Amino acid sequence: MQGALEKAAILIEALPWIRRFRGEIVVIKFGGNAMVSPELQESFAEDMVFLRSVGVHPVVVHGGGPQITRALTERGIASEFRGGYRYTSPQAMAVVDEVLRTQVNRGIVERIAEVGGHALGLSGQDDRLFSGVRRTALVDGEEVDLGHVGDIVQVRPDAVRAAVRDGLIPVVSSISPERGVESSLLNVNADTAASVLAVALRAAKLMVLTDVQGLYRDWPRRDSLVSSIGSEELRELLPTLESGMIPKMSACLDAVDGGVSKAAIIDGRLPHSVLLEIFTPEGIGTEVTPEDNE
Ligand SMILES: Nc1ncnc2c1ncn2[C@@H]1O[C@H](COP(=O)(O)OP(=O)(O)O)[C@@H](O)[C@H]1O
Ligand SMILES: CC(=O)N[C@@H](CCC(=O)OP(=O)(O)O)C(=O)O
Repeated sequence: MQGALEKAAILIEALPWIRRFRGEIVVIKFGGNAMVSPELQESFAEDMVFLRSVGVHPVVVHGGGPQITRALTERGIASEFRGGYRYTSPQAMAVVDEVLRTQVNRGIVERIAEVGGHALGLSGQDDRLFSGVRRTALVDGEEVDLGHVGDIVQVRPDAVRAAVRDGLIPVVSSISPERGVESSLLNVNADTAASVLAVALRAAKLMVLTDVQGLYRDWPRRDSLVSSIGSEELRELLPTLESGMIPKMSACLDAVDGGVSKAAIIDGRLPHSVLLEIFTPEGIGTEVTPEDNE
């Protein structure tokens, strides 16, 4: 009996959060390091189907960094990161496109179907969803070339909205056509793509799954985990952060600056991390809010 009462209490605890997010779009970035085992892929797919079943509209944007690195190595292409972004030659771009669209995207769509959901795989090329321009990175104050790496400058979210209306879970690859350049593709950091899409969709929340508990103010000191940070404080902290965290925290900051009410970095190695973050009052990981909460 005690066990049954505890289960009821857990369900009731979720009620205000279900009401808060019902009918809203939530963008979830599923990082390559958070999809490392079949069990984690399955629990992620279950979370997406759960959200959809209680009336929340999940939109997935996925990464696949480790999977891309593996495929490039197999083809004898070395991976080099500059300021947190993969230097992407034309040859590497073809591999990035293939891995993200045919391997990672299809895998997530299939996992969702296996647990009873209906997902639609999309990429920036589909229905001109994204349009991008090339970007560089700053390394030690110097501007460096990144090849076929870009930022999204225009989003046409009609196809994503239509899928949501049809009860589907859109699963989006972070590839963008290059604006004004025929058949040229750009490799977009998936955190950045998720943020841009969240703003365009006026999402209620952006969640970024990764392989750490959250943002550490003084990385790698374990006692420096940040549970909540305001946008102004994050803006000041940003220049002090290291490689992988720069696009991630910039993505959260751009999302809240762009009108998304909340962004969160959560530990994707924890099964059902999305449900824990969205449906429990304390949440998990690091939450970014629009105002400075100091
Ligand atoms: N301040 C920080 N807080 C948390 N993680 C950090 C920090 N600085 C660097 N990192 C590193 O960033 C990594 C996450 O970035 P990344 O590997 O790009 O993730 P993903 O593949 O999920 O996009 C963590 O595993 C950690 O090693
Ligand atoms: C420009 C750039 O760096 N693009 C990323 C795109 C994939 C990604 O972001 O994957 P994760 O989220 O798993 O890291 C890359 O090539 O690795």
